Amino acid sequence: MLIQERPSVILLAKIFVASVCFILMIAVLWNVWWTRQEQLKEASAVTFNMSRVLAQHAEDTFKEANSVMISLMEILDHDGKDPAALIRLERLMAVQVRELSQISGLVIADRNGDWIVNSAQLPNAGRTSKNRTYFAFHQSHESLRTYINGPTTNGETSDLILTVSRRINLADGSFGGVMVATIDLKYFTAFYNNFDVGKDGTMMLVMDNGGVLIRHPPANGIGLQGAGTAPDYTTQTYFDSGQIQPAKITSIHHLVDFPIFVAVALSADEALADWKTAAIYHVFGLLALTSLVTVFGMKLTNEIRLRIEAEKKGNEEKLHIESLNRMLSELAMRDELTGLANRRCFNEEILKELRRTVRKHEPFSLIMLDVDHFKSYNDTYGHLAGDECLRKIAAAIRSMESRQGDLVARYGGEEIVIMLPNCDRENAIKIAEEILQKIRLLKIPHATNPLGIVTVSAGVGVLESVEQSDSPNKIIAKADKALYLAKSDGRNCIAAC
Ligand SMILES: Nc1nc2c(ncn2[C@@H]2O[C@H](COP(=O)(O)OP(=O)(O)OP(=O)(O)O)[C@@H](O)[C@H]2O)c(=O)[nH]1
Repeated sequence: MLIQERPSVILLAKIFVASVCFILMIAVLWNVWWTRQEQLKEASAVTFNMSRVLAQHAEDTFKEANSVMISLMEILDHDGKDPAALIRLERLMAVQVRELSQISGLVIADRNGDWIVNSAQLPNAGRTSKNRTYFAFHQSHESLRTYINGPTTNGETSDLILTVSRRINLADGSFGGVMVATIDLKYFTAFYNNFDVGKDGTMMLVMDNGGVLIRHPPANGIGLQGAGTAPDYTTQTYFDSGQIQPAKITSIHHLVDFPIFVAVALSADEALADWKTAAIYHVFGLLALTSLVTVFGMKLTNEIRLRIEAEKKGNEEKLHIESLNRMLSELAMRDELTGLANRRCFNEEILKELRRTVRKHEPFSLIMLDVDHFKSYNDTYGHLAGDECLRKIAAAIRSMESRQGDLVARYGGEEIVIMLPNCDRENAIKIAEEILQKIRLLKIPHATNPLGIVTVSAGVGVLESVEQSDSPNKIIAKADKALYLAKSDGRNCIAAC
């Protein structure tokens, strides 16, 4: 039973090891996946916050420029364009530019584009805005809304600038010129330099029509078509959100009062760089751990298998020894020549049966047989023939062991006893007669026996009701006495006591 159950222990051990490996694998892979999601979420939050901050910054900058222009246009409208008023206005413009770091210049041009005042207080004669995009825009658009454009080059300093401009109308509503504030690109880039977008990330200020005002750093161009060919601000490129690659983390924020939005894009690869390194360590750790558990598990199952085999072998040896012992004890109880129970066995069994019978007050009979003239048989046919004769007689009598407790045993020499518990005198004599007849029917030749064949004499000893005081010797003595009588009676007959 134990041996049959043990293979399931090996199976359980294997299932346990496999489960540990599986759980480890799931736990580590889940952790790797979860940290990746967290890293991406964090990067998304960063781009979101950055785009909000940049949008707020741009909004404030353009609003400041716009409100400065509105107040200057009010003054121009109120004071008129006489030279003294224009000189005062120009001085005010210069102060504004000095005080406001985001504004690098202020210019008012007439309906032909010719400058009439400028914050740099340069001679206006010969200076014009008529070739500028913003001038053409206001000339052709009646709207008084603020127009932002760029990047373009400052005609005086060659610096890159964005222009914030408004149309000036004459009293009749016709085009009367433009007011423009320039914002140096450096103002934005100085602010954008506070943010780290990595090697491939970018921050962009884009007009709703797709025109890119600023892309920073200029060489980075995530989500920008043709970015690789325009590593500076001099070429106008167009933003196409459809070009944002899936591997980028992006956020877009629109300005509230201007048709402009901010786009921030970070490289997912860069955002996940630390995660990748950690993931590699985790996966290698997992492999090492599962290998260790597997090796340990294999050793464990192997150990269990060896123990089971050893135990199985031990059990087999035990069974073998037990069967040998049984065989030995059987041999110790058997007579070698006839195969019948021997004297020792008979002594043990008769004691047991008498004890059993005494409790029930049953009768007990014992038949003692002795081969007639056996000495002369031996003398005539030889000792080996005598042995064979005894074997034949024993085989014939053994069939008489019909009931539980009956026992045929070789008592000694050519004497055989038949123990018959719970058998009364009448039945015992009947059995003895049957035996004698059986042996006669064997017709073993015996020249010196008056009948010419081997015969036996039987003495039947009977205890009618077994008493506590009755011993084996008592009934053996009775049978022996009866046998003596049978022999005296001429042999080949039965006597009972
Ligand atoms: N062949 C053989 N002979 C045995 C064996 N055991 C006893 N004998 C012989 O049996 C003979 C018994 O002879 P006795 O006891 O003198 O009696 P008997 O010749 O049988 O004469 P009665 O018993 O008076 O008929 C002896 O000669 C024993 O040697 C045995 O195992 N094998």
